[in-house]
Amino acid sequence: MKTISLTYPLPRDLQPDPCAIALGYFDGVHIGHRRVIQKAIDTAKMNGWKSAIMTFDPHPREVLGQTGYSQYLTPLADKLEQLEKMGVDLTYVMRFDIAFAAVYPEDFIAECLLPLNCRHVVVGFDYTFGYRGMGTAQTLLASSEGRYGIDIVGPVNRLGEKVSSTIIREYLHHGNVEQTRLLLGRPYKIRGVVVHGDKRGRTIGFPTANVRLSRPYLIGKNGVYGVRFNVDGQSYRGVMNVGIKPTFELEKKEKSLEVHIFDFQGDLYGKEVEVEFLFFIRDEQKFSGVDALIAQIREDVEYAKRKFAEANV
Ligand SMILES: Cc1cc2nc3c(=O)[nH]c(=O)nc-3n(C[C@H](O)[C@H](O)[C@H](O)COP(=O)(O)O)c2cc1C
Ligand SMILES: Nc1ncnc2c1ncn2[C@@H]1O[C@H](COP(=O)(O)OP(=O)(O)O)[C@@H](O)[C@H]1O
Repeated sequence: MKTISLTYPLPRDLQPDPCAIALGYFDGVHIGHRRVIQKAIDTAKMNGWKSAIMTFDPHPREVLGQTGYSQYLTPLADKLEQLEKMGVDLTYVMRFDIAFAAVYPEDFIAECLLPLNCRHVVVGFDYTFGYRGMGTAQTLLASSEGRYGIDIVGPVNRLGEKVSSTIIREYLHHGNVEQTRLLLGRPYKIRGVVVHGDKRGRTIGFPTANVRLSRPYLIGKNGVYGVRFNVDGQSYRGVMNVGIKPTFELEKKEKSLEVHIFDFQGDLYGKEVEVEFLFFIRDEQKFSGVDALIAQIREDVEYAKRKFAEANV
Protein backbone atom coordinates (compact mmCIF):
# COMPACT_ATOMS: atom_id res chain seq x y z
CA MET A 1 0.00 0.00 0.00
CA LYS A 2 1.24 3.45 -0.86
CA THR A 3 0.73 6.21 1.72
CA ILE A 4 0.71 9.86 0.69
CA SER A 5 0.58 12.69 3.22
CA LEU A 6 -1.28 15.76 2.06
CA THR A 7 -1.79 19.23 3.45
CA TYR A 8 -4.36 21.77 2.35
CA PRO A 9 -4.11 23.26 -0.26
CA LEU A 10 -3.08 20.21 -2.26
CA PRO A 11 -0.03 20.38 -4.54
CA ARG A 12 -0.90 21.02 -8.20
CA ASP A 13 1.33 18.34 -9.68
CA LEU A 14 -0.65 15.32 -8.47
CA GLN A 15 -1.37 12.99 -11.38
CA PRO A 16 -2.95 10.00 -9.72
CA ASP A 17 -4.45 6.98 -11.45
CA PRO A 18 -8.25 6.79 -11.41
CA CYS A 19 -9.52 5.53 -8.06
CA ALA A 20 -12.51 4.54 -6.01
CA ILE A 21 -12.06 6.30 -2.70
CA ALA A 22 -13.52 5.76 0.78
CA LEU A 23 -13.64 8.81 3.05
CA GLY A 24 -13.48 8.66 6.80
CA TYR A 25 -11.50 9.06 9.97
CA PHE A 26 -11.74 5.28 10.56
CA ASP A 27 -10.44 5.13 14.14
CA GLY A 28 -10.40 1.43 15.01
CA VAL A 29 -11.06 0.20 11.46
CA HIS A 30 -14.06 -1.61 12.96
CA ILE A 31 -16.56 -3.81 11.12
CA GLY A 32 -18.64 -0.78 10.07
CA HIS A 33 -15.56 0.94 8.62
CA ARG A 34 -14.60 -2.29 6.91
CA ARG A 35 -17.90 -2.37 5.04
CA VAL A 36 -17.18 1.13 3.63
CA ILE A 37 -13.56 0.35 2.80
CA GLN A 38 -14.42 -2.99 1.20
CA LYS A 39 -16.97 -1.30 -1.04
CA ALA A 40 -14.22 0.99 -2.40
CA ILE A 41 -11.90 -1.99 -2.90
CA ASP A 42 -14.59 -3.98 -4.74
CA THR A 43 -15.65 -1.05 -6.94
CA ALA A 44 -12.01 -0.34 -7.84
CA LYS A 45 -11.40 -3.99 -8.75
CA MET A 46 -14.48 -4.17 -10.97
CA ASN A 47 -13.45 -1.08 -12.91
CA GLY A 48 -9.69 -1.49 -13.05
CA TRP A 49 -9.09 1.52 -10.79
CA LYS A 50 -6.95 1.89 -7.68
CA SER A 51 -8.65 1.52 -4.30
CA ALA A 52 -7.97 4.55 -2.15
CA ILE A 53 -8.72 5.92 1.31
CA MET A 54 -8.72 9.49 2.46
CA THR A 55 -8.25 9.72 6.17
CA PHE A 56 -7.25 12.59 8.43
CA ASP A 57 -4.64 13.19 11.08
CA PRO A 58 -4.89 14.15 13.85
CA HIS A 59 -8.53 13.73 14.84
CA PRO A 60 -10.63 16.86 14.09
CA ARG A 61 -11.74 16.99 17.72
CA GLU A 62 -8.14 17.17 18.87
CA VAL A 63 -7.52 20.17 16.60
CA LEU A 64 -10.81 21.91 17.30
CA GLY A 65 -10.12 21.84 21.01
CA GLN A 66 -12.80 19.39 22.05
CA THR A 67 -11.60 17.07 24.76
CA GLY A 68 -11.20 13.33 24.82
CA TYR A 69 -9.48 12.62 21.55
CA SER A 70 -5.77 12.40 22.22
CA GLN A 71 -5.95 8.64 22.58
CA TYR A 72 -6.89 6.36 19.74
CA LEU A 73 -8.09 2.82 19.10
CA THR A 74 -5.75 2.75 16.14
CA PRO A 75 -3.10 5.48 16.16
CA LEU A 76 -2.17 6.35 12.56
CA ALA A 77 0.47 3.63 12.09
CA ASP A 78 -1.97 0.94 13.29
CA LYS A 79 -4.72 2.28 11.05
CA LEU A 80 -2.40 2.13 8.04
CA GLU A 81 -1.44 -1.42 8.96
CA GLN A 82 -5.11 -2.48 9.03
CA LEU A 83 -5.85 -0.77 5.70
CA GLU A 84 -2.87 -2.45 4.09
CA LYS A 85 -4.04 -5.82 5.41
CA MET A 86 -7.41 -5.25 3.76
CA GLY A 87 -5.71 -4.76 0.40
CA VAL A 88 -6.12 -1.00 -0.08
CA ASP A 89 -3.78 0.33 -2.83
CA LEU A 90 -3.37 3.92 -1.72
CA THR A 91 -4.05 5.91 1.45
CA TYR A 92 -4.07 9.69 1.52
CA VAL A 93 -3.47 11.08 5.00
CA MET A 94 -4.81 14.62 4.98
CA ARG A 95 -3.40 16.79 7.73
CA PHE A 96 -6.31 18.12 9.72
CA ASP A 97 -5.33 21.66 10.69
CA ILE A 98 -7.15 24.95 11.20
CA ALA A 99 -6.88 25.89 7.50
CA PHE A 100 -8.39 22.57 6.41
CA ALA A 101 -11.16 22.77 9.03
CA ALA A 102 -12.35 26.01 7.40
CA VAL A 103 -12.81 24.54 3.90
CA TYR A 104 -16.45 24.51 2.76
CA PRO A 105 -17.84 21.15 1.65
CA GLU A 106 -18.13 22.15 -2.04
CA ASP A 107 -14.55 23.43 -1.98
CA PHE A 108 -13.39 20.19 -0.39
CA ILE A 109 -14.92 18.30 -3.29
CA ALA A 110 -13.40 20.61 -5.91
CA GLU A 111 -10.01 21.13 -4.32
CA CYS A 112 -9.30 17.93 -2.39
CA LEU A 113 -11.36 15.16 -3.94
CA LEU A 114 -11.50 15.74 -7.69
CA PRO A 115 -7.72 16.36 -8.01
CA LEU A 116 -7.24 12.80 -6.74
CA ASN A 117 -8.87 11.55 -9.95
CA CYS A 118 -11.60 9.75 -8.04
CA ARG A 119 -14.27 8.10 -10.17
CA HIS A 120 -16.24 6.75 -7.24
CA VAL A 121 -16.71 7.87 -3.64
CA VAL A 122 -17.84 5.67 -0.75
CA VAL A 123 -19.02 7.07 2.59
CA GLY A 124 -21.00 5.85 5.56
CA PHE A 125 -24.61 7.07 5.84
CA ASP A 126 -23.79 9.54 8.62
CA TYR A 127 -20.47 10.83 7.28
CA THR A 128 -19.97 14.60 7.45
CA PHE A 129 -17.14 16.73 6.11
CA GLY A 130 -16.02 20.30 5.50
CA TYR A 131 -16.50 23.43 7.59
CA ARG A 132 -18.46 22.55 10.74
CA GLY A 133 -19.21 19.16 9.22
CA MET A 134 -21.80 20.75 6.96
CA GLY A 135 -21.12 18.38 4.06
CA THR A 136 -23.05 15.10 3.93
CA ALA A 137 -23.54 12.24 1.50
CA GLN A 138 -26.28 14.43 -0.06
CA THR A 139 -23.70 17.15 -0.76
CA LEU A 140 -21.54 14.60 -2.56
CA LEU A 141 -24.54 13.51 -4.63
CA ALA A 142 -25.59 17.06 -5.47
CA SER A 143 -22.07 18.09 -6.50
CA SER A 144 -21.10 15.06 -8.57
CA GLU A 145 -22.50 16.24 -11.94
CA GLY A 146 -21.77 12.77 -13.23
CA ARG A 147 -18.05 13.08 -12.51
CA TYR A 148 -18.01 10.34 -9.90
CA GLY A 149 -20.33 7.62 -8.69
CA ILE A 150 -21.35 7.37 -5.04
CA ASP A 151 -22.09 4.61 -2.59
CA ILE A 152 -23.64 5.40 0.76
CA VAL A 153 -23.17 2.48 3.10
CA GLY A 154 -25.94 1.93 5.66
CA PRO A 155 -25.41 1.31 9.37
CA VAL A 156 -23.79 -1.91 10.55
CA ASN A 157 -25.43 -3.02 13.79
CA ARG A 158 -24.07 -5.41 16.40
CA LEU A 159 -25.15 -6.13 19.97
CA GLY A 160 -28.28 -4.08 19.30
CA GLU A 161 -26.49 -0.86 18.39
CA LYS A 162 -24.82 0.90 15.52
CA VAL A 163 -21.14 -0.02 15.52
CA SER A 164 -19.06 3.12 16.16
CA SER A 165 -15.66 4.14 17.47
CA THR A 166 -17.46 5.93 20.31
CA ILE A 167 -19.23 2.81 21.50
CA ILE A 168 -16.01 0.80 21.30
CA ARG A 169 -14.27 3.45 23.41
CA GLU A 170 -17.06 3.16 25.97
CA TYR A 171 -16.73 -0.61 26.05
CA LEU A 172 -13.00 -0.23 26.73
CA HIS A 173 -13.71 2.22 29.56
CA HIS A 174 -15.88 -0.49 31.13
CA GLY A 175 -13.36 -3.28 30.54
CA ASN A 176 -15.69 -4.97 28.03
CA VAL A 177 -12.92 -6.21 25.79
CA GLU A 178 -14.89 -9.21 24.51
CA GLN A 179 -17.56 -6.89 23.09
CA THR A 180 -14.80 -4.68 21.71
CA ARG A 181 -13.43 -7.67 19.88
CA LEU A 182 -16.80 -8.37 18.25
CA LEU A 183 -17.10 -4.82 16.97
CA LEU A 184 -13.51 -4.55 15.79
CA GLY A 185 -13.53 -7.99 14.20
CA ARG A 186 -10.25 -8.68 16.02
CA PRO A 187 -8.97 -8.29 19.59
CA TYR A 188 -8.02 -4.77 20.73
CA LYS A 189 -4.26 -4.55 20.43
CA ILE A 190 -1.59 -2.16 21.67
CA ARG A 191 2.13 -1.95 20.93
CA GLY A 192 4.92 -0.97 23.22
CA VAL A 193 8.42 -1.55 24.48
CA VAL A 194 9.36 -3.53 27.61
CA VAL A 195 10.95 -1.21 30.16
CA HIS A 196 12.43 -1.66 33.62
CA GLY A 197 10.04 -1.54 36.57
CA ASP A 198 10.70 -1.74 40.30
CA LYS A 199 12.03 -5.32 40.09
CA ARG A 200 9.36 -6.39 42.56
CA GLY A 201 7.64 -8.84 40.23
CA ARG A 202 10.35 -11.48 40.37
CA THR A 203 10.51 -11.29 44.20
CA ILE A 204 6.81 -12.15 44.48
CA GLY A 205 7.10 -15.04 42.04
CA PHE A 206 5.35 -13.28 39.16
CA PRO A 207 7.80 -11.43 36.94
CA THR A 208 6.00 -8.91 34.75
CA ALA A 209 7.02 -7.27 31.53
CA ASN A 210 6.27 -3.53 31.99
CA VAL A 211 5.00 -2.25 28.66
CA ARG A 212 5.50 1.40 27.75
CA LEU A 213 3.13 2.38 24.94
CA SER A 214 4.81 3.28 21.65
CA ARG A 215 1.78 5.21 20.39
CA PRO A 216 -1.14 7.14 21.92
CA TYR A 217 -3.54 4.24 22.53
CA LEU A 218 -6.72 4.44 24.50
CA ILE A 219 -6.27 2.32 27.61
CA GLY A 220 -9.57 1.55 29.26
CA LYS A 221 -10.51 0.38 32.71
CA ASN A 222 -7.89 -0.41 35.33
CA GLY A 223 -7.92 -4.07 36.19
CA VAL A 224 -6.63 -7.51 35.34
CA TYR A 225 -7.02 -8.96 31.83
CA GLY A 226 -6.32 -12.22 30.03
CA VAL A 227 -4.05 -11.30 27.12
CA ARG A 228 -1.97 -12.55 24.24
CA PHE A 229 1.58 -11.29 24.28
CA ASN A 230 3.45 -11.27 20.98
CA VAL A 231 7.21 -10.87 20.79
CA ASP A 232 9.91 -11.96 18.34
CA GLY A 233 7.36 -13.72 16.14
CA GLN A 234 6.10 -15.84 19.06
CA SER A 235 2.73 -15.57 20.74
CA TYR A 236 2.15 -16.34 24.44
CA ARG A 237 -0.80 -16.30 26.80
CA GLY A 238 -0.61 -14.24 29.96
CA VAL A 239 -2.31 -11.98 32.49
CA MET A 240 -1.95 -8.22 32.55
CA ASN A 241 -2.50 -5.71 35.31
CA VAL A 242 -3.46 -2.22 34.17
CA GLY A 243 -3.35 0.40 36.89
CA ILE A 244 -1.46 2.15 39.62
CA LYS A 245 -0.68 -0.83 41.91
CA PRO A 246 -2.49 0.67 44.93
CA THR A 247 -1.16 -2.04 47.27
CA PHE A 248 2.27 -0.40 47.17
CA GLU A 249 1.21 3.25 47.61
CA LEU A 250 3.78 4.39 45.07
CA GLU A 251 4.62 8.07 44.78
CA LYS A 252 4.07 8.10 41.04
CA LYS A 253 0.41 7.33 40.41
CA GLU A 254 1.09 6.63 36.74
CA LYS A 255 -0.90 3.99 34.95
CA SER A 256 1.26 0.99 34.14
CA LEU A 257 0.68 -2.08 31.99
CA GLU A 258 2.37 -5.21 33.26
CA VAL A 259 2.14 -8.66 31.75
CA HIS A 260 2.99 -11.91 33.46
CA ILE A 261 3.59 -14.31 30.60
CA PHE A 262 2.75 -17.99 31.00
CA ASP A 263 5.43 -20.58 30.30
CA PHE A 264 8.07 -18.01 29.53
CA GLN A 265 11.51 -17.35 30.89
CA GLY A 266 13.97 -14.89 29.48
CA ASP A 267 14.93 -11.27 29.20
CA LEU A 268 12.52 -8.95 27.40
CA TYR A 269 13.94 -5.53 28.23
CA GLY A 270 13.97 -3.22 25.22
CA LYS A 271 11.87 -5.54 23.04
CA GLU A 272 8.99 -4.34 20.90
CA VAL A 273 5.84 -6.22 21.85
CA GLU A 274 2.14 -6.42 21.13
CA VAL A 275 -0.56 -7.07 23.71
CA GLU A 276 -4.02 -8.25 22.68
CA PHE A 277 -6.85 -7.76 25.21
CA LEU A 278 -8.91 -10.97 25.32
CA PHE A 279 -11.00 -10.96 28.51
CA PHE A 280 -11.46 -8.97 31.71
CA ILE A 281 -10.79 -10.78 34.97
CA ARG A 282 -11.35 -8.29 37.81
CA ASP A 283 -10.89 -4.72 39.02
CA GLU A 284 -7.52 -3.63 40.37
CA GLN A 285 -7.55 -3.73 44.17
CA LYS A 286 -5.59 -2.45 47.14
CA PHE A 287 -4.52 -5.46 49.18
CA SER A 288 -3.62 -5.50 52.89
CA GLY A 289 -0.18 -6.83 52.04
CA VAL A 290 1.99 -8.66 49.55
CA ASP A 291 0.81 -12.12 50.66
CA ALA A 292 -2.83 -11.30 49.89
CA LEU A 293 -1.78 -9.91 46.50
CA ILE A 294 0.22 -13.04 45.67
CA ALA A 295 -2.72 -15.28 46.62
CA GLN A 296 -5.01 -13.26 44.36
CA ILE A 297 -2.56 -13.29 41.42
CA ARG A 298 -2.37 -17.10 41.77
CA GLU A 299 -6.15 -17.20 41.46
CA ASP A 300 -6.08 -14.83 38.49
CA VAL A 301 -3.61 -17.12 36.73
CA GLU A 302 -5.72 -20.23 37.44
CA TYR A 303 -8.88 -18.50 36.24
CA ALA A 304 -7.18 -17.21 33.09
CA LYS A 305 -5.73 -20.61 32.22
CA ARG A 306 -9.17 -22.20 32.51
CA LYS A 307 -10.74 -19.47 30.41
CA PHE A 308 -8.03 -19.71 27.74
CA ALA A 309 -8.57 -23.47 27.54
CA GLU A 310 -12.39 -23.13 27.31
CA ALA A 311 -12.37 -20.34 24.74
CA ASN A 312 -9.32 -21.69 22.91
CA VAL A 313 -7.93 -18.21 22.34
C1 LIG B 1 -2.14 -10.68 37.28
C2 LIG B 1 -1.70 -9.51 38.11
C3 LIG B 1 -2.62 -8.86 38.92
C4 LIG B 1 -2.25 -7.79 39.71
N1 LIG B 1 -3.19 -7.16 40.48
C5 LIG B 1 -2.84 -6.14 41.31
C6 LIG B 1 -3.79 -5.51 42.15
O1 LIG B 1 -4.99 -5.81 42.16
N2 LIG B 1 -3.36 -4.52 42.98
C7 LIG B 1 -2.05 -4.11 43.00
O2 LIG B 1 -1.72 -3.23 43.78
N3 LIG B 1 -1.13 -4.66 42.16
C8 LIG B 1 -1.49 -5.66 41.33
N4 LIG B 1 -0.56 -6.26 40.50
C9 LIG B 1 0.71 -5.58 40.30
C10 LIG B 1 1.81 -6.07 41.17
O3 LIG B 1 1.73 -5.27 42.28
C11 LIG B 1 3.10 -5.84 40.36
O4 LIG B 1 3.17 -6.77 39.35
C12 LIG B 1 4.31 -5.93 41.23
O5 LIG B 1 4.27 -4.87 42.11
C13 LIG B 1 5.60 -5.87 40.39
O6 LIG B 1 5.91 -4.57 39.97
P1 LIG B 1 7.23 -4.29 39.12
O7 LIG B 1 7.10 -5.00 37.79
O8 LIG B 1 7.25 -2.80 38.93
O9 LIG B 1 8.40 -4.80 39.88
C14 LIG B 1 -0.91 -7.33 39.68
C15 LIG B 1 0.02 -7.97 38.84
C16 LIG B 1 -0.36 -9.04 38.07
C17 LIG B 1 0.67 -9.72 37.19
N1 LIG C 1 7.17 -15.13 32.59
C1 LIG C 1 7.58 -13.85 32.50
N2 LIG C 1 6.68 -12.84 32.33
C2 LIG C 1 7.10 -11.57 32.24
N3 LIG C 1 8.38 -11.19 32.29
C3 LIG C 1 9.33 -12.15 32.44
C4 LIG C 1 8.97 -13.51 32.56
N4 LIG C 1 10.10 -14.23 32.71
C5 LIG C 1 11.11 -13.37 32.70
N5 LIG C 1 10.69 -12.11 32.52
C6 LIG C 1 11.62 -10.95 32.48
O1 LIG C 1 11.64 -10.38 33.78
C7 LIG C 1 11.27 -9.00 33.73
C8 LIG C 1 10.28 -8.70 34.81
O2 LIG C 1 10.80 -8.89 36.11
P1 LIG C 1 10.33 -7.94 37.28
O3 LIG C 1 11.01 -8.36 38.54
O4 LIG C 1 8.84 -7.86 37.30
O5 LIG C 1 11.04 -6.63 36.84
P2 LIG C 1 10.50 -5.19 36.39
O6 LIG C 1 10.11 -4.56 37.64
O7 LIG C 1 11.72 -4.57 35.73
O8 LIG C 1 9.37 -5.44 35.45
C9 LIG C 1 10.61 -8.81 32.37
O9 LIG C 1 10.75 -7.52 31.84
C10 LIG C 1 11.30 -9.86 31.52
O10 LIG C 1 12.50 -9.33 30.99
